[in-house]
Amino acid sequence: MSRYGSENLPYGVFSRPRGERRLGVRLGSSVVDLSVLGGQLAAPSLNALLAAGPAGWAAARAAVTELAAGSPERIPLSEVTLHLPFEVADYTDFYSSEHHARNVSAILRPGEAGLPPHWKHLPIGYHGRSSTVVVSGTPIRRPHGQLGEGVFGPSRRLDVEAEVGFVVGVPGRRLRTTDFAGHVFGITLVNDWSARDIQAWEYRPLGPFLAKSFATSVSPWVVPLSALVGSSSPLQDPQPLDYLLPAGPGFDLRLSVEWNDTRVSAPPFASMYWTAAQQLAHLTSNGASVRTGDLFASGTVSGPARDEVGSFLELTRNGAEPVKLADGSVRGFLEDGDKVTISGTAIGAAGVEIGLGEVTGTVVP
Ligand SMILES: O=C(O)/C=C/C(=O)CC(=O)CC(=O)O
Ligand SMILES: [Ca+2]
Ligand SMILES: [Mg+2]
Repeated sequence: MSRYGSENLPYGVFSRPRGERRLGVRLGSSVVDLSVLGGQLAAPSLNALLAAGPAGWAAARAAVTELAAGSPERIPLSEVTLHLPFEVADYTDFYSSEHHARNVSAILRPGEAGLPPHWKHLPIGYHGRSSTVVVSGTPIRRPHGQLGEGVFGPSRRLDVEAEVGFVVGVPGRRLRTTDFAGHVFGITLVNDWSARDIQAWEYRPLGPFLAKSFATSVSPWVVPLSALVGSSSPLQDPQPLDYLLPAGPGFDLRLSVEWNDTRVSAPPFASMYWTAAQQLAHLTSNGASVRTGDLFASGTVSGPARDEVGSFLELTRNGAEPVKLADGSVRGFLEDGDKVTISGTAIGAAGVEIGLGEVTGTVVP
């Protein structure tokens, strides 16, 4: 059964050869043009719908569901180009997987393994670079940078990070965790490409800078929160401060990472420590605003097992334990020509399995 049936209907932006950009929803392996519905759905990007807020989102979903239930023209995905679905305002990346944080500490900082001391007190994050957020399929040019003392050149430790992105619809500041569903429209899969050699040399004390600013890929599909169902929130000890409570829902999303068509990992989003509602509350707790089109990513999704990690840094222990791909080749980090695809599924609000789209990228020299 299709994971893109009428209970899913993720939004995207497509064009046909020589045609203009239009909003569509994915139905099976085709796209349905939403411009016939007029209003915010006749726009060339999702931003107008994002800004409409929960009542507008519900009305749009009802109209789109009705359209899809008829026999709308289905344009095969093979006949369209998919674009960035919304204009990305600000981009923030969190660090909310305890397994990822522990793994990275053990690999990069063996002398200070374990969680950073404040990690369970606040959802750590950094502000990224929205202008280099690109849609799935965009080739990823290997970044250059300082790789150590006296060395400048192409990264030799190019990596991926499998993440879930949350798309802000309604602007706000000082948001409570309970404001989450009133401000966040939906989710999109994210690959936060990371150059580990550039990162290791530059990141102290201010965090990642050029190691992650060269490209961040997102799925062309935004799955509305209304297609998803929240799960119980994670157990948190110590109890977070009041402004981070209640924690808000977790989401039982299952990701999959393919390296040149070999599935190398299945990161479980349910294992995340901080929730997206807490991330949003924390992000705006100092008075900072969020805008329509803001994207905040969960942080690398890593589960407890080796085949559940969201980065190759973890999968290959910084290249020390290479993985064998289906074609017999062996990899520590990404080589030119390598392709990575992150996809995902969830049991949706209608009780059936839905697809969360996919984000793919090929490394070019
Ligand atoms: O622990 C570190 O020094 C670095 C961690 C990361 O690179 C992860 C990052 O970008 C945040 C995340 O995706 O969880
Ligand atoms: Ca990241
Ligand atoms: Mg990035």
